[in-house]
Amino acid sequence: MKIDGVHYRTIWVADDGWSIEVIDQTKLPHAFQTVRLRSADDAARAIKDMVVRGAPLIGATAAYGLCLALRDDASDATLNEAYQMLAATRPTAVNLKWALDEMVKAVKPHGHSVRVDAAYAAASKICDDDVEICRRIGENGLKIIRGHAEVKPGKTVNILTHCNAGWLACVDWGTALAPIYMAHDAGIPVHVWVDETRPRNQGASLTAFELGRHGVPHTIIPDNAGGHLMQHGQVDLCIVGTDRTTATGDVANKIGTYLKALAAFDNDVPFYVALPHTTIDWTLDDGVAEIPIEQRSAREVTHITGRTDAGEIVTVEISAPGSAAANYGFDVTPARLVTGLITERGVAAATREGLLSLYPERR
Ligand SMILES: CSC[C@@H](O)[C@@H](O)C(=O)COP(=O)(O)O
Repeated sequence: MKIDGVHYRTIWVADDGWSIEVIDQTKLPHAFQTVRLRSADDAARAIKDMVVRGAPLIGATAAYGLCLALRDDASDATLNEAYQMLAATRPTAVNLKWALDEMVKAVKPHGHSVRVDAAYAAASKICDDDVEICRRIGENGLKIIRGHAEVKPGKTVNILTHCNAGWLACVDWGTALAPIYMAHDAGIPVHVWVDETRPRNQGASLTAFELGRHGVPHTIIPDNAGGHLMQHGQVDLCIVGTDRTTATGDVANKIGTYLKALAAFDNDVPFYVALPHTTIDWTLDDGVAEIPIEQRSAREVTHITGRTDAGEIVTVEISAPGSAAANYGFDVTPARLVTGLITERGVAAATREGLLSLYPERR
């Protein structure tokens, strides 16, 4: 993604050749700032505090977190300790565990003297692969958007998305947003309904920022508006991301996704989920029962951060003082509500057979 003419990934090795630089997503859209991570603790804090977020980027950051740990001490004990600490940062996105496991596979066979180099090479590969995977997801999703454009020639294709599954959630491109960028670049008229995505407003702050920088027409809507828009024919399709997809096609994504899927089902609006293979948890069959759902601080519900007209960033309380608040980070959309899974290998039905047709090596 280009910001002020410069192409940025969301994570990279800094000029010193070892520390890791990331875009501070807690400051967007008001300020574009980067942050240096110099230790595994820094990486864990960045994930926990959502300086970086989005399933693929969480995985990439954890991978570099292991590199930073091994720089201090390349022993198995440090590797295990850093693995446990990073794995515990956020429970829902399975990409985190996937990336850490990939790192261990790449590092463990080596003697201590070459482990650091092996780790950086593996983390860099995770990032490069993610970019290519997201590009392919974009190409596969583009075909779906093109299909919608063909049945309404000259008219705008309206797409609803929830949370942020764009460039900022990955290393580049994004999952749900990649097809949209490609459609826009191909000259297909698209417009995106952007759910604001309470409580942290990743839609209003991050998705809208990304789409705006890329010149994609979009409108931020309150989370509850989607059903109304669907009833009035103003949504052609939904595309969202996912943090964990079961082998049977259930998808966990940002809280509120399930309600959008229900509304889409009721209104015959296709509901697609875009994902890299790293988001599939082949060990799970029942998403509602088995996917761990993160619960975050109630303060994210009771308080909100924004910029005043004077340009000051402030956090204010928005709820009745003293009331309890619950902050479930994700919900699970059952496979029966999902029209299709857009992956780097093609589009599959949200069923075990559908997924296995794309990933036959998992049979
Ligand atoms: C390609 S990112 C997919 C998901 O990680 C995304 O949709 C999402 O829900 C992100 O949640 P977040 O809590 O901001 O990390």
